[in-house]
Amino acid sequence: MKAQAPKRDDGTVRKALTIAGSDSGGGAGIQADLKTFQELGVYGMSAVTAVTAQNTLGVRAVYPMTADAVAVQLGAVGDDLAPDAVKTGMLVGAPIIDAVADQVASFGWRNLVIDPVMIAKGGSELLRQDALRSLKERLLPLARVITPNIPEAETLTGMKIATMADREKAARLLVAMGAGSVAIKGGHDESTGDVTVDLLYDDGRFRYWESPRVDTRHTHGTGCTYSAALAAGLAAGLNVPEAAELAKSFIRAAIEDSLDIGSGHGPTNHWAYGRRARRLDHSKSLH
Ligand SMILES: Nc1ncnc2c1ncn2[C@@H]1O[C@H](COP(=O)(O)OP(=O)(O)OP(=O)(O)O)[C@@H](O)[C@H]1O
Ligand SMILES: Cc1ncc(CO)c(N)n1
Repeated sequence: MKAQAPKRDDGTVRKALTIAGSDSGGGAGIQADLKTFQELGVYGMSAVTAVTAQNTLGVRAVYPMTADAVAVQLGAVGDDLAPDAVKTGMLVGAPIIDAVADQVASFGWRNLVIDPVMIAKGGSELLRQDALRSLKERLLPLARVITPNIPEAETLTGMKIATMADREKAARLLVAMGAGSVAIKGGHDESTGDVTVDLLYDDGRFRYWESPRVDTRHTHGTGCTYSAALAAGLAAGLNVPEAAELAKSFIRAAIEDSLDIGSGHGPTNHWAYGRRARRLDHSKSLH
């Protein structure tokens, strides 16, 4: 018998599109997103914004696409393949952001997850600083969910975030700036000690997801993977809190079972969530 892609009740395949940079090392960017979509049973599509030469030790070079090349990729997908959710990652600069905002608006893509990627772990710039205004004014108001880490939330809001109350204030500000919902991830928040806490502000309500902080340097691509899982959840028809719950479970498993490959910051394990679910299923079938 042929293996079947998961289908919706109405018989259609769920599809998600990532608009991001290519990571030759396979742990972040387009590669992380497509692996995550695939693991969550969602058909993955991509529009490449830049080719990066990187590995677990860092970014060696960045080759941006033109804004036109990004717009044409989005047009090809949008004219034919109607994504159920779209996520953005590395967007390079204002011309690509403007092209993405134009296409998202003209296709009416509502399930937009913006991961406002700015700087890679080793410090390489993935978004030019003069692009901040376009990101805030053109793209952010189109977001169903925006998923900054703490430094990104600080840059977007212009406020310092030291406490959970600061984080809540920043989330309210981002909604006031036009985002639908805001997930501020807690990987960079040392104040929570041996747990990491992700915050979601959705529909006027705060929710928090806590998990043990894993003592590992293999966290390359955690942000990309989290936002891709959130987008896959929306593509599958989950609401925002349900999709955020899925994203936290997916990234938790991927970090806890991270892959010790390469000699720097290794990638997370995109198989881990599915393998755990299959083990649970198997043990249920034994009882
Ligand atoms: N050491 C850790 N142990 C457990 N969970 C973690 C750890 N580091 C990050 N996370 C989780 O990973 C997700 C991404 O968080 P983080 O704040 O690190 O994003 P990011 O900085 O955008 O990622 P990236 O480093 O890929 O840019 C969140 O769900 C966060 O809670
Ligand atoms: C292409 C790409 N996107 C995002 C990140 C951030 O993790 C990265 N290192 N590379």
